[in-house]
Amino acid sequence: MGSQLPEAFLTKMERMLGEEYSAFLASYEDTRWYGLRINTLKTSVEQFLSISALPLKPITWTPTGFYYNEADRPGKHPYYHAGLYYIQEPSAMAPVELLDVHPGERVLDLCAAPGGKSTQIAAKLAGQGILVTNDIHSDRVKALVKNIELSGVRNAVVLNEQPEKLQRPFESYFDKILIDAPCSGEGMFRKEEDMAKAWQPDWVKKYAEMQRELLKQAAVMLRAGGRIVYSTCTFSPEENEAMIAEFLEAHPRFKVLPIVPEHGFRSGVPAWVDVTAGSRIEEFEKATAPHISERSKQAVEGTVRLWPHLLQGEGHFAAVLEYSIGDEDELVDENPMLQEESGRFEAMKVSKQAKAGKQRGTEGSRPSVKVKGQLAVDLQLLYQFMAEHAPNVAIGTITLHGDHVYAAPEGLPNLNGIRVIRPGWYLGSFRKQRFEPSHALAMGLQASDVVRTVSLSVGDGAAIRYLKGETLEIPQERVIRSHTDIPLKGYCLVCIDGYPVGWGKWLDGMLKNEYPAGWRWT
Ligand SMILES: C[S@@+](CC[C@H](N)C(=O)[O-])C[C@H]1O[C@@H](n2cnc3c(N)ncnc32)[C@H](O)[C@@H]1O
Repeated sequence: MGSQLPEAFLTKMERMLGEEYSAFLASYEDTRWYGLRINTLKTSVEQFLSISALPLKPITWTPTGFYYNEADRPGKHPYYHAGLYYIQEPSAMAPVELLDVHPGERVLDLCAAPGGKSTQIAAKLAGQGILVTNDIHSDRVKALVKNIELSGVRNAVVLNEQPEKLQRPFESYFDKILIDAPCSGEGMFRKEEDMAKAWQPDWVKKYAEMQRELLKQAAVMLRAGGRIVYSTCTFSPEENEAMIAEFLEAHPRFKVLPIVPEHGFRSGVPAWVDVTAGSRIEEFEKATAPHISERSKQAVEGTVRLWPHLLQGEGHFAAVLEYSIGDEDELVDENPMLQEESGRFEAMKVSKQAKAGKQRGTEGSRPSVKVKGQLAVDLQLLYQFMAEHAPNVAIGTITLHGDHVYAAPEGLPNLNGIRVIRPGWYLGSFRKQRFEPSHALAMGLQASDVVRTVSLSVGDGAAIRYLKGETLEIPQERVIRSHTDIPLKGYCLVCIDGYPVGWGKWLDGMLKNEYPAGWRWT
């Protein structure tokens, strides 16, 4: 496809890459790489590999990532519907590895739709802590919500808001922030040919303006000692090295944590901070570029570029930025992808951690209730449903939006005035004096959480028929109950090879299908 690439783009890349340009251009004649990431909220890597028939090859920079063959179409498999993996471009799996997320942390994914990196963060949080996942475009947030639910994430809050409005409620709130920035997308031309056709040289300047704002806004929301990962899928230095150097210049308490250039990653290029590689916008950028110190310029050597001619993935850029606290007490950072700088990383002070912990509050196991909108709802219906169907599942803080009920993660600030699409795990809704469990509730549960399951297997046609929305004939001996006292009739968690895919309602040998219309196998 090299011949279909925009002329101005090729000129720019030739100037940037010099001798390497021919290898770069040749990579456009190769096929693209396909990746999937195993969802460890649902299964382990070992377990998945033992049940999956797909020939998979590990992606070296992500322990849960694997290459697959395009012809195998894993998106068309019942395990996909069970949320056992997410289909994700291999290079796109790198930024979350660099974010170094741990269970219990507060993490923001600022530009999150359709949710590839959010679901990866959620797996690393392992159900503990908070994931705030946001995207400015309401149509794209729908896909984000679906992927969060499919992946069985219980501790995510989904927002559809302008980042500047998030600064007030979330000031100094997050431990980790991912800015997977909107960008000119030059690294995706092999994957998305339409993007190559649409590309214009002035996109670089347009996106650089957005990225500058996003970085500034994210810095306000990070706690001291916290970390931002900034990533793009473009090659233009204005959106990469130059953007980071400019940020460092304006934010002296931030520093770049150098990334080890392994797995075929290549270090960022300080010389490109001066944007000498630009095409038509070059003169404009030069005229307005702020003064950048030698220190900030050199720091970008610790960022990385993922080049399509040097590894098996598309073009990306990533930088790890740490907000230094400037105190003596240090913790050693254990992320092996990061190099040590002067022996040790500067890290968070224990007293500050303790303070942060205090702010987080512990409300105990008794659910508290926040009511927004309609008040007259009998929460007893929810508690009764949970007691009868999933008695050991803790649902924490209950939030009501109209008839819809959510379990919100603990320790959220007041989000009045913020466009909240999902204030937490969507449990279900109240209809005609009944509680109706949601699909998200089913996907967030495990088979062992519930008292009644129907077990299908991947080789059995009934699994696909369930996913198509059909009513199934299920004899009573196939309804598995945790105890013989449990009645046969009622909601069953339908599982494929032990992994939940949705609800069904069993009565007299028939399983009424509760699989949502918008999710069905077509
Ligand atoms: C590169 S994509 C994100 C991909 C996503 N991180 C993933 O892994 O699936 C960039 C996203 O930024 C969103 N976006 C653009 N401008 C934004 C802004 N000012 N604030 C928040 N999101 C924005 C776009 O709607 C788009 O979904």
